[in-house]
Amino acid sequence: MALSTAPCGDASAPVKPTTPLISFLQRLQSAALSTLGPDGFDPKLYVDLPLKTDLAATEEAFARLPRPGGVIPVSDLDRFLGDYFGEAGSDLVHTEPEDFVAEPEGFLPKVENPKVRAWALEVHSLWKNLTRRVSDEVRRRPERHTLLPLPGPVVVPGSRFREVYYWDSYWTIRGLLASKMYDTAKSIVNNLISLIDIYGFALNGARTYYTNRSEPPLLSSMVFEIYKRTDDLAFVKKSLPSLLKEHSFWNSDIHKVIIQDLQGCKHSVSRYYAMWNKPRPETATIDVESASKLISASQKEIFYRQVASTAESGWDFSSRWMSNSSDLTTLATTSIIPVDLNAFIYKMELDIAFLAKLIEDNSTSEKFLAASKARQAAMKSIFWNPEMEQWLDYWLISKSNCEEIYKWEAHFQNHHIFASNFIPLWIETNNKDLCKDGTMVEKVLKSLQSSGLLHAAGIATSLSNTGQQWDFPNGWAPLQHMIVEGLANSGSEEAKSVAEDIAIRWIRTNYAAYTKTGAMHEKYDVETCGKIGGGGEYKPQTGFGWSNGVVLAFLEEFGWPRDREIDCQ
Ligand SMILES: OC[C@H]1O[C@H](O[C@H]2O[C@H](CO)[C@@H](O)[C@H](O)[C@H]2O)[C@H](O)[C@@H](O)[C@@H]1O
Repeated sequence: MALSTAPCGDASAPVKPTTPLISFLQRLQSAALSTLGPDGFDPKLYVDLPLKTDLAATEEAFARLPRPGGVIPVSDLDRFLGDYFGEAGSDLVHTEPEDFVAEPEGFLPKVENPKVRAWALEVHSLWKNLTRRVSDEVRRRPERHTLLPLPGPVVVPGSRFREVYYWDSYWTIRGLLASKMYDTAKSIVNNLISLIDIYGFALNGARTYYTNRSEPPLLSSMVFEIYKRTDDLAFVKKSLPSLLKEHSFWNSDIHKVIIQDLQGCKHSVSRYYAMWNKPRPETATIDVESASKLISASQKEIFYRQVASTAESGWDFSSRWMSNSSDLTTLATTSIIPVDLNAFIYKMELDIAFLAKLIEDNSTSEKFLAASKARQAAMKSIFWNPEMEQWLDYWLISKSNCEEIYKWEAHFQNHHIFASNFIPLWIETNNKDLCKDGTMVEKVLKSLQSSGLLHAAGIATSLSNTGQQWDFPNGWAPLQHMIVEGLANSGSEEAKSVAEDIAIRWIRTNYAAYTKTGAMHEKYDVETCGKIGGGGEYKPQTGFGWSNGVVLAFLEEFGWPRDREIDCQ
């Protein structure tokens, strides 16, 4: 039996074109690696460099550089970089968000402890460091930049992530809403809408090298949360057409798969599938190295597609997507129907139904309510596992690679435990359907408690320590937030108290790491309070958009009493 990599094989799957600038910057990246060696080398830096002059002149100067033994000397490379490029990130200009105030009225009213309040205000003030606007030069000469000219102010995750990221933006917005920065939150959504207008979907990030894939689709959730705080119907009206476009992107062509369940019902579900089969430009030197053990060009192309599709999942990389967790070349993401992606699309359908109704577009509302019911049925038939009492990813395993309809078989559910197995809680409890069945919440809660995922400093991503960043012992802010919010909204007092306990542990670890290092981090090690995460293909990053957002959202929801200790216990 074979893993299915595309409805009719990867060879026929689409590939988006690249640009001459990206191709050149990739050559520069590879030359820089030869000059500088792998220690501390970050390939992304090179594809983020803005050109000072035209590409043709830059390429000519690059060709003229001396290369004794095939390698450009450090001093020549440095001079060339200084003469022909601006600093990476200089095409985004720091800008003070207009709606920022040092202590907004009504800020985190339930945070009574003075130490925690002072820290929360520092985290709040980090929005000033992370807010930027695209420089006029990018608009004037877009061909000299890999940065995309987004119209409004942007909030970036931080450090090497110098540009906007799609799913990160949801938790950034949750934090901005706690910070009462409604205009900045709306600007983030308007920027994403501008990308959907141009490309038909929200890109992984706002760079030309991210135009071949998306990221977990949370735009409807962003619009929904902003509406809840602002009652802005004009904003809803403006956003709705883009939400419809995005829904069709995830439910057509390569992203769509039909699975027939044991009762003979057919379910339309979605998967990650990048439109790319070459090394990712931002990590090309690493991807080429990872692919080096593969022999044929077509094996390499299939591997590169899996790598890019995994980046589309936001979980790059994780044993979740590999058939052998110690071998990255066994990534099989396009053959997996992910439980969280389908939960996000289920939520998108509920959100669209709700938002369309607000603006009296009743036919769209009814259509999406029906779509949400169909997805809810799929969540139950395809992903729910009654023995484990969790939702599991489903692997497409078939006799041929060209099935039009896959027949569901129980043993194709992935029985390994990942935090994603609990993400449907977030949607089901918001939808209140799960809450109607009190015993269901209890079952999922017990399953989470005995899963091995709960640790001293939060929820682990998985149980396998593979060295990949989306595996044990790393904990990520978005995963903590969705599971905690799902438990907290479930209507069960016990689930609510578990949610609060996880949130407290997460806040403490963020606080301890901040006090030690002076920064908020991209990921944390859930085994030890105050320890930052590691692993993966780049150095741990600081800043950090979604971590700041989740801390502020947790403090807003649960508060912090005067007499509760903030230090690690
Ligand atoms: O450069 C390597 C990869 O970096 C990104 O992924 C990680 O950071 C993103 C920003 O915080 C986050 O959205 C993602 O979940 C992380 O795994 C990027 O999104 C990848 O496409 C890229 O290849």
